[in-house]
Amino acid sequence: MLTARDANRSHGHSTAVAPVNVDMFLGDYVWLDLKTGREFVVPIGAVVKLCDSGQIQVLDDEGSEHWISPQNATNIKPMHPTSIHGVEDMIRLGDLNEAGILRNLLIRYREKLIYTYTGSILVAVNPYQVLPIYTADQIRLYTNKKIGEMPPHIFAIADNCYFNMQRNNRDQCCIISGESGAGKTESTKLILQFLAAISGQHSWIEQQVLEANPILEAFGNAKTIRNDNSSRFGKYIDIHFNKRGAIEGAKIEQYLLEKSRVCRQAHDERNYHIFYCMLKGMTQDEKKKLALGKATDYTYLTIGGCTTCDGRDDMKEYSNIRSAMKVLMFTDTENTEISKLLAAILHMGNLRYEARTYDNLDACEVVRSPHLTTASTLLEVDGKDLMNCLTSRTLITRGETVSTPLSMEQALDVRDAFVKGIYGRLFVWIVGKINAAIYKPPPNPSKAVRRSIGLLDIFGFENFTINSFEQLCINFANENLQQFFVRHVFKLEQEEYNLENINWQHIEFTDNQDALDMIAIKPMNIISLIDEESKFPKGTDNTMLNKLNSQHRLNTYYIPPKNTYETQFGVQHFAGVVYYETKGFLEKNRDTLYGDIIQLVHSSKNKFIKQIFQADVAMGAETRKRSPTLSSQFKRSLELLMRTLGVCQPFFVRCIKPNEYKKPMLFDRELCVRQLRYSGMMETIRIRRAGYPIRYTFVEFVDRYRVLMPGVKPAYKQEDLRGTCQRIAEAVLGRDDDWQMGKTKIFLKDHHDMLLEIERDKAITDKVILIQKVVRGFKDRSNFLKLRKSAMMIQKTWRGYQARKNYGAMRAGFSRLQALVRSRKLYTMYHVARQRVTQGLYPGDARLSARGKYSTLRSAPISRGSQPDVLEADKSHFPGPSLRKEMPSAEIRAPGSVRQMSPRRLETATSDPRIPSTKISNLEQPGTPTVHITIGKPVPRGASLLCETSRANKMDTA
Ligand SMILES: Nc1ncnc2c1ncn2[C@@H]1O[C@H](COP(=O)(O)OP(=O)(O)OP(=O)(O)O)[C@@H](O)[C@H]1O
Repeated sequence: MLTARDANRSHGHSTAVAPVNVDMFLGDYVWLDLKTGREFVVPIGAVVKLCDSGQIQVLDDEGSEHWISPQNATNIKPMHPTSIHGVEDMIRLGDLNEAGILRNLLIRYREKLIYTYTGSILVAVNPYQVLPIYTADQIRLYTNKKIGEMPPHIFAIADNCYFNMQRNNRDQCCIISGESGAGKTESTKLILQFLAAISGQHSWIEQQVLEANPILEAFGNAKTIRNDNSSRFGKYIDIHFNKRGAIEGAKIEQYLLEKSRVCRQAHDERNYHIFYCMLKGMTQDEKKKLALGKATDYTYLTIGGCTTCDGRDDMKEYSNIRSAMKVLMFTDTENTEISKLLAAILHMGNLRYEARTYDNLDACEVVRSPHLTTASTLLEVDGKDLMNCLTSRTLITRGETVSTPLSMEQALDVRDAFVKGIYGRLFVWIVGKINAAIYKPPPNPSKAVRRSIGLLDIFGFENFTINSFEQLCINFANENLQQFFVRHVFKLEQEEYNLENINWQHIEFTDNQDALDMIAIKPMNIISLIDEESKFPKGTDNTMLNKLNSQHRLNTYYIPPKNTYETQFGVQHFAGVVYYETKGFLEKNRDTLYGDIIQLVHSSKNKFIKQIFQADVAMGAETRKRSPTLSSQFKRSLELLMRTLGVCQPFFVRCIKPNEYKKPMLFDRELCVRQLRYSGMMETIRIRRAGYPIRYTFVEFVDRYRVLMPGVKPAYKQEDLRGTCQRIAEAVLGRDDDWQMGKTKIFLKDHHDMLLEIERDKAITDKVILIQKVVRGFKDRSNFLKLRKSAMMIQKTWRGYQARKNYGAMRAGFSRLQALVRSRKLYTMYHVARQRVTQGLYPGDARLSARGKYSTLRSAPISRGSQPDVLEADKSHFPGPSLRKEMPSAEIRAPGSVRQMSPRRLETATSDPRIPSTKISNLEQPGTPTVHITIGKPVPRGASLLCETSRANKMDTA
């Protein structure tokens, strides 16, 4: 998701090329242009690591650090936010250039996301490792989904092919292109796997269609330096479905098998798999019949210096091929015949030649060897005839037949041509045989109820150091496909724009029609000139080049040789300039066998070889002149293919090979840029972007973006959908920007979509925050209320309990106090009453009390005497004069203690254990001012002396 800052920065930078380093921040992503000047080097993504010291330090995608000085500030440019973490559909890339596309593929590749869309085109980067993304579960996940609903996947393309076919009742095709080793064949197989899985019942025919592959691969694939299982031919598999959508049959078309491989292989490459499989898989008995040995025994199998292939078990493959052949109805005889031809090829390759001179003419002889005999036996021709064919040639001049010897070089060429002729025709026959098994002609062609999905697995654009006739054919095919693509995209776009009343006049695109015209369409085109020269008896590669020059010199798509010595011409293809080396052009194009060879085949007793050479034999001696050239055959089959594709709804899969080492997780930037350029990907994206790549129906638009306009109701509640749509667009995008309203859809550019998405994101974020705020507030408030209620309940209960407990204690205390007070009162009353009874005293008698109250007790301050155990009291404190004279009894009272003494008895009156119980005597000391009380123990501080003076009172009152 974009951050606000990302979004802010993005607007200004989407196409900006400003040399900005002023506002570089740590962690910003930039494009670093190293300006190497190399053809396939594009700016690399980098992240700013340091930017405070005048210089900027960046770390690029490959992990290298660079210092950018202020003078080189133009080397870095800000990166669009869409390029930072990558997008699933590259149409959405803000930095829509090679660097942007490359980085997008790179960062996804590192996360093992090998598939990426460019609109409806799928880009597949070869992972070179088995990923767990092709399981039955994945098939289920991708079944019946719209493109874009699930992450990009080859299954999504297969699924759309299938359901589009069902829904629209239209044939579909899928064009899979890419370099050798990019993953075309794997992709084709995956699509087949998906289609077989979802089309239901696993029928016999379905099995046959799937089993065709191992046979085709055995005869048409080989180990090359670029791919251990490289298809050396192009193919178009048309899968037919019945009304119910079940596979009903298929038809395979093959293009341009690389026949030269049978005789020659580059270093570290092999011949076709079938040879090695056969030699490993056959029983000794079978091999003996064909006089076969080991792979290393055969020149044709060892030229590349490699007879095994890592990860391939030739023996096991052979049994797979044999069982596939059974499924596809190859008879045992046919199998034997095929093996015989293959063996004959190997034996012919082992023939040795010796140079000779006859009548001053260069000649040669085949050294007699078992190989020659075996070859002739296997081909069922006369050994001598075979030798003659391989060493001499018959010319018919003015009705006379003359035999001329062949030089050793020529003889080797003738042998190789024969061998290639056999293998090429065998391959065509095998494809025909497979088709015979899997192809069921429609029962009633006029009522074509069946539908088909075609898978085109074809070589991509090629540009090597030396390009020859094959590359011209391949690139011609790719020009055709590009034209088909451009047409398709534009036809569809224009149809839609017209339907929607959209003004589309200003959309420009690079049409490769002119280049195609020059190569193969207009009169005197390159292919026709080559053809003409091939048929011309005196035609040479040189005369052909001269004709090309004189005819096309002025054409902007043609690059003539710089001087008369140069033997190459260039063609400006849609994907770049390719120079073609003309040496060997005519021979390759003629692709014919000498009459002697055809004659030899004709003389053979082997029906099989005669069958595969049927067309040539029928033509007789005229073969060379009449047989169609390779380019014309190829052109015809391409035209047919284009016509087939033309009525289909197409899908495109562009396979990319990330490195030359067949290694996982290794991304060679330059290699990928080259492929992107050659696949026409840039052009493709440009075309898409020139129009209005983003389109929404009004319903979709309103429902998605109504959040940008407060108060807009959902689409189903709208009466004027178009108007609402327009109002939203005007408000967010502005009235004058380049977006358009169609009849049912709104058409937008990518940046509109991005702006809308950012605004939508912001609006939704605001709403989300609001909702969060309210919900959190509500949640917290109700939580608080709950807590408060609970706290109060606890407090209430606790306080109640506490108060009740206190009250009980207090009540008990008060009761005790009451009891005490009452008892004291009663006691006093009792005493008074008793005194009255015993002494006749009445309350009114005790008037001596200081405050008029009756009291028998008085306290007097005491002090310590000279001894610690002697207390002293001043008698002057005693009330009444008589009392001062005598004191009948006294009581020592510790603070707080209450103890009633019996009259006349002197003893300590305290409960304080510190004050011992003491009898006090010697109290009556008339005449002395103080009373001395000997206690016999130390007296605590604060103790007081109480004297009972009831007798004195009585005396007083008396
Ligand atoms: N989706 C994939 N998952 C795993 N490995 C793959 C995938 N696609 C390709 N490969 C690997 O890459 C190799 C080459 O792929 P493939 O044969 O499909 O290439 P190609 O484009 O058909 O090449 P050529 O044009 O030479 O036939 C395969 O053998 C396989 O090892």
